[in-house]
Amino acid sequence: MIGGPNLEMALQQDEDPLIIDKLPSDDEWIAGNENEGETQTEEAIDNLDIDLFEDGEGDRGKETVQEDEEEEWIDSDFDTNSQEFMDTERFKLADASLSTYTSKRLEAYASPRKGKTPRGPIPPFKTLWRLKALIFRLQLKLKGIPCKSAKKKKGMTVGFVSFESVEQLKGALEELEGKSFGNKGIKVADVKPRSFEKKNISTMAIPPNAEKTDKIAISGDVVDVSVSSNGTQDVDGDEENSTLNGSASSGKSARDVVTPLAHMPYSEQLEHKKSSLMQILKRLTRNARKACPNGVSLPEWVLKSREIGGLPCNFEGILASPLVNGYRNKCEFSVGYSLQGKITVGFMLGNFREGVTAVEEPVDCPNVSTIACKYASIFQEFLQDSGLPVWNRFKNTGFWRQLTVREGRRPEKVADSANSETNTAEVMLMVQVSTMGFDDVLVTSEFERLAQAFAAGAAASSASLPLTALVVQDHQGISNVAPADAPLRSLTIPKVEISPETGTNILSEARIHDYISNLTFSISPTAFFQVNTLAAEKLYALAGDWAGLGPDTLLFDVCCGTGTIGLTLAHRVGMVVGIEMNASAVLDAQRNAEINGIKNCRFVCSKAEDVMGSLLKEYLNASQKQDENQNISESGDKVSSTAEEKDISTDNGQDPKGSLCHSAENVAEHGESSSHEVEKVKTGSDSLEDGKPEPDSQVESNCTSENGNPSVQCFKNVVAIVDPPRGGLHPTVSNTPAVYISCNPESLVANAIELCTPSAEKSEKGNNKNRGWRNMSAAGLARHRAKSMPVSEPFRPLKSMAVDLFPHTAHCEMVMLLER
Ligand SMILES: C[S@@+](CC[C@H](N)C(=O)[O-])C[C@H]1O[C@@H](n2cnc3c(N)ncnc32)[C@H](O)[C@@H]1O
Repeated sequence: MIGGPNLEMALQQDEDPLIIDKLPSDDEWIAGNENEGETQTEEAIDNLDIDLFEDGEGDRGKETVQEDEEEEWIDSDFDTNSQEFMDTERFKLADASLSTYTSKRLEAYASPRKGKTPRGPIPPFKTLWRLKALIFRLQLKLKGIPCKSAKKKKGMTVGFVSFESVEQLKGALEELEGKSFGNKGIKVADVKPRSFEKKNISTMAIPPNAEKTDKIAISGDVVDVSVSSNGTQDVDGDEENSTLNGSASSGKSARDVVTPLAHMPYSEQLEHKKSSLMQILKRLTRNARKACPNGVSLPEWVLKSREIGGLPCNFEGILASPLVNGYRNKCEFSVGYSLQGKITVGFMLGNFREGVTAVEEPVDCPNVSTIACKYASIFQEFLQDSGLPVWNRFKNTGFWRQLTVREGRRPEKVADSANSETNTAEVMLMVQVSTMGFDDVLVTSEFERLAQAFAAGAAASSASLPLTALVVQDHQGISNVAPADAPLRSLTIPKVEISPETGTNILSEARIHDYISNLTFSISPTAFFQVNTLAAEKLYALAGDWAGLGPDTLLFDVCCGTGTIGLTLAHRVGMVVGIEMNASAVLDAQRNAEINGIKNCRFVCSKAEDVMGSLLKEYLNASQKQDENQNISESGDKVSSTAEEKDISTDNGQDPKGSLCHSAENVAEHGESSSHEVEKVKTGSDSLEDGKPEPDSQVESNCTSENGNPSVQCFKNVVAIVDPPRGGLHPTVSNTPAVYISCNPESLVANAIELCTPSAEKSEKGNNKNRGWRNMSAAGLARHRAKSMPVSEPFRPLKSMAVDLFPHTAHCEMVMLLER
């Protein structure tokens, strides 16, 4: 349970601990509650999901903290508008703990350190941290106002607060009057309006500036408005009237927002990405140095980094995308209103959190295919006179939300041609709607009209557009990102066959196919598939080359999605075990193994962190059993102990001898065959959910040997290719040598810090203060992970390389080889 005795007392003393009489002064924050346990406080704050910056304890590097801080965001996830959230216990506890936390941290910073030079003035990041606290307090004071975030730019820290009314805003101004942080004044200014500006802004920025100032300047025509995360809503809350948008003031187009590098020649884009990635890699070295516990030698790779300009390992450059324009095989178009107030299907001009909701057509976005643009335009046309409303992001009401266009190419190699219309053989459309509260009859009739509109539009196109499947996803949530189990419904389109038994669509039609390394991949509506197929092929080949594969290799494809990595590399290894938490992706993977006649793959539906250890153990046991069998047959003696009794496995489930086996027995233990699972899908009725394995269940497709003999196969080495989602993965997943792939270099760096740094517990039991390295954007994530890292030998980064899967954008995939 979070919270110590004092915290409980505080809750008892005051029925509503959120109400504070006056904004505490800086000193009062520092005074805090002396007796509160630090860990509990940290936990409380962790649970609130606020990234707070710490005092740099354990900082052993030469770099200044500021260096790491310059581009940092503190994401305050308490920018929720809901009273519900404010009432949560964790919110209250975190609040009560905040002053203690500040106190402890500042105290720790100021206290003399044995054998070390005294610290200078509190570094600038303290200011950021305190600003966070100020916003937090202000939020509490004004009960329920949404506070956005604090950002540290060069020499300036800025926070944003939004208000529901002029009164609230005035109240905040009074509270802030004369307040300062240490020797820094607070400047209160009007936020440069970003959305529906001028007529309805009620936002201010509070930059506790490096320049000393206590000037308060706030202006703006504030009216009684409903709230958005940045005070950006129109008077009556009707989105369609609120067409003045921040993006208009900044003059940004959909092209600028979606493809910010499109103005550069492609070679320049690659150079640009290369140098940003090198900076990120250097940050890994710096932070790993800080993360290294006192008294523990720095890992050799950190020491050697000086020889390669601070890089953690060799960076071997960036591989270009074979296709630079129109490469996306999947586009998600938002439904909303344009700056001119027209119902539009396209891209949002900014972040909803920043109050931007205007949607513009995907004009001149070079990463989008012509087919995707055409379907967006057909849908937009349809929506102009639909009987159902488009989704309103402020009110969370409406019906039509999003269109996803997924394309499957022809099997031939098409790298030299950028014309998606001739390369695309199949198209799947998924329309996201929110049906709650709408009349079923009306909804059904609108769906019929929609299917007709798409079919007619596709046929009318100059080169008629493929239309393979049309699916509706029903999602009520606030963001358009629907959970994996959001209900799907397949709509009849002229080309879809009708099942003779059920009279409904054959569900297997709701999928398309694409081709990688001469293999066919079947893709269901919500399954992950790399958006740039040809560049993905390069990525997988690189990962395979670095993984050191051979016939004796057991390859773990961690976060395998539809099985693409494992299946394309299956012919180079003894066996592939794919792990994936999305049940329909696992079914796709099984189906893909079957379509391609690949038999040495097994797919497990679970969170990787939950099963990786046991899977390794399972293969170890098989190895042990085989050794025993060999002993029996060789000596004729009976072996008495079992593998478990001998406990040959290490804590992390690794094979101490580096040899693993897989037997037919393993296959039998794990049940159903892939074909059985695929059958389930085929016999499903109208719901695409049918045939899905239970979440977290161990649905697997197992194979034994190439010829199907129940022979035992031995593996001399085990390697993992880990391809996690943007946020990274629990680091304990990677116990084996790993090729780590990431579409988010920041999370790769966070994971690599955890994996490649010696554990504190090993030599400094109980020391949990060496977390200076967490001053990075993935800090919150890393903090959680660091706590649960087992004591183990750290990995070392051996080499890294990028593959550009996303030309014209700032993103790319990063590959890093980690070894022990
Ligand atoms: C970036 S995709 C990679 C998929 C696949 N490797 C590919 O290239 O197509 C990440 C995948 O990880 C899955 N995933 C996310 N968290 C996971 C976890 N904790 N354990 C297993 N799979 C996870 C997601 O469902 C998604 O399919």
